Amino acid sequence: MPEGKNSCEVCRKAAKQFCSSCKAVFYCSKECQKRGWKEHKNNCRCFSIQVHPKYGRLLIATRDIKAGEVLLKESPLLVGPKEKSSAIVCLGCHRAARDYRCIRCHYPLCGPQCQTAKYHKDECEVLSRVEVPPEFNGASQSALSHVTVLRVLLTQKFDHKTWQLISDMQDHFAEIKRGDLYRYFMTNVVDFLMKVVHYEEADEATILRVCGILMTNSFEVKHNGSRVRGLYHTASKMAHSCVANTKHVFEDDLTGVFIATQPITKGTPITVNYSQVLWNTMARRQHLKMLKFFLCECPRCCDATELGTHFSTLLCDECGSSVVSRNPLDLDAPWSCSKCPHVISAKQVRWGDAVLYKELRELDKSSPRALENFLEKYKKTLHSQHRFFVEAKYGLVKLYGNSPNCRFRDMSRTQLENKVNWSRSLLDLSAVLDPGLSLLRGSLLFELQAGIVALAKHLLSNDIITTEGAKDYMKEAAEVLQEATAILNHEPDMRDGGLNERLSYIAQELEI
Ligand SMILES: C[S@@+](CC[C@H](N)C(=O)[O-])C[C@H]1O[C@@H](n2cnc3c(N)ncnc32)[C@H](O)[C@@H]1O
Repeated sequence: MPEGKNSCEVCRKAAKQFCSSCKAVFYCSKECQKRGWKEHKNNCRCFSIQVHPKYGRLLIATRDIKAGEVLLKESPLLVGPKEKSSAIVCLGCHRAARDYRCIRCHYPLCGPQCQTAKYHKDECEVLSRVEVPPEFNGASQSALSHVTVLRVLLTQKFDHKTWQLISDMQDHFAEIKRGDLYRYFMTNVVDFLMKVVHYEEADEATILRVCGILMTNSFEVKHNGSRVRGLYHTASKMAHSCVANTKHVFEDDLTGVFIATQPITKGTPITVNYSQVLWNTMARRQHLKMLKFFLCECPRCCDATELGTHFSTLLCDECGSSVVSRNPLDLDAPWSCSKCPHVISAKQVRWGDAVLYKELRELDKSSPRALENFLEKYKKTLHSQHRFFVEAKYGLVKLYGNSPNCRFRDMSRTQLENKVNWSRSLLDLSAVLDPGLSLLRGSLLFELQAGIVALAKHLLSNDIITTEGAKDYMKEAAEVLQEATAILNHEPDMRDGGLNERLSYIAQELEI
C-alpha cells in the first residue's frame, strides 16, 4: 500500500484512497475517482518502461504483483504470415489455405469471401504487380515471409501512427547486416519486394530494418487455427528470461493477454520467455543468438545443472556419474564428469545432441512403444531429467490414456504408474523452470489427475486396494483437477468448453 501524504489526482485535496489496480494514483473520494477514470485508464498500469544498460527498454513492476494478475491486454499493431511455415495461410483470415487464389494478385486465400478482407485489401494491389507468383505449396517455407514485411511497409502510407510505433521498435540492423541472416533476408524479402513485386516506396535499408523489427519483436499467435506472427507495442518491450514470470494467451480478436505466473516484486523486470522452456541451455542460447541477437546470461543459462534440474546433464561412459559443461556460457568449453577424470569435448557433445535430436524428431510420436524404447535405449547416456528424456516422458504422459493407440483400459499397471510418477517428477521440474501458473504446470496437473483416477480404478478392480483406499486416490485427483482447472481456465482453447470436453472424454474412457 502506498504511504505518506498524498493529494487527490482530481481536486488536489489530501487523499487516502488509491487506484486498486496500479496503486500509484490517489483520490479523496469515490466521486473524484470516477471523474478521473477517463484520463487515468490510459495510464493505469502496474509497470513502467525503463531502460536497462544491457537489455534496452524493458517493463519494470511499479508495485508488487500477484500470481494470476492480468498485467496487460493489448491489440496487435499488425499480424501476418510467419517468417517460415510449411502451412500456407489465407492472406484474408489466416486459416489454412488450399487451392483457391486471389483473382487479382493470385496469392493464397481460402475463398472469394476473403478477397476484400481487411488484412489483404492494401497489399493486394501491390502483390498483383508480381508477374509470376511464387509456388505456394508449402515446399518453400518462406514463400509468404515478404507479405508481413510488406504489410508493415504499407502502414507508412496508410496508417502513419502504426508505422511510427513499429519503426520505434528495436531492429538489430547492424547485427543483421553482418550476420548469417543478411543473405536470407536479401534473397527472400528485399530482392523479392524490390525486383519481383517492384515495390519502390522503400529502400533496401528500410526493408531490412523491418525484417529485423519483425524478427526481434514478433509474438507467435494462433489465429483461426493457424500460427501467424504479431507485433504488440507494449508487450514487445518485455525482456527475456529463461525462467519467465509471465505467460500470454491470445483472444479470438488477437488481443494479447499477459498474465503474471508468479508474484513479481515491485522494482523487478516483468519477463517473457522468447525461447522454449523445454529446450536445454545450448539450444536456447543458440536460438536466442540467431533470432533475437543476444546471448542470454540469466541464472539458468549460467548454471551447468540448469538450476539443479540436470536438464542438460549427460551420464559418464566410465562411471555413470553426471557430466556437465565446465562453462555453459562458452559453447566450446569441455564437459567433465563430477566423479572421475573423464572429459568429453564440446564438439562431441554437440554431435551427440544433434544425433539424438534427429532421432527423437523422427520417432513416431503417436506410438508409446517408440517413446518407451527411446527411454530404454538412452538410460545410460542421458540423465533422467535430460531435455530429451523429459520430452519423451512428457510425450508419453500425454499419450497414455489420450490416444487410440493407448487407451486406459489397455494400459499395464507399470504404464499407469509411469503416467502418475512422471507427471509428478515433471511437475517438480516445471516448479523450477516454468514456475507458478504456467501452462506446463496446468497441463501436467491435468494429466496427473487422469492418471491417478485410472491407476486407482486398475488397482481396485485387481483387488490391490480397497474401496476406502481408492477414495484417497480420488480425493487427491479432485484436488489436483481443481488446481489444473484454475490454471487452464486462462487458455482460450480450454475455457470455451475445451476443458469439459477433455474431462468428458476421460470419464468415458474410464467408464466413470
Ligand atoms: C523484443 S525486444 C525487447 C525490447 C528492447 N529491449 C527495446 O529496447 O526495444 C528484444 C531485444 O531486447 C534485448 N533483450 C531482451 N531481453 C534480454 C536479455 N535477457 N538479455 C539481453 N538482451 C535482452 C535484446 O536486444 C533483444 O533482441
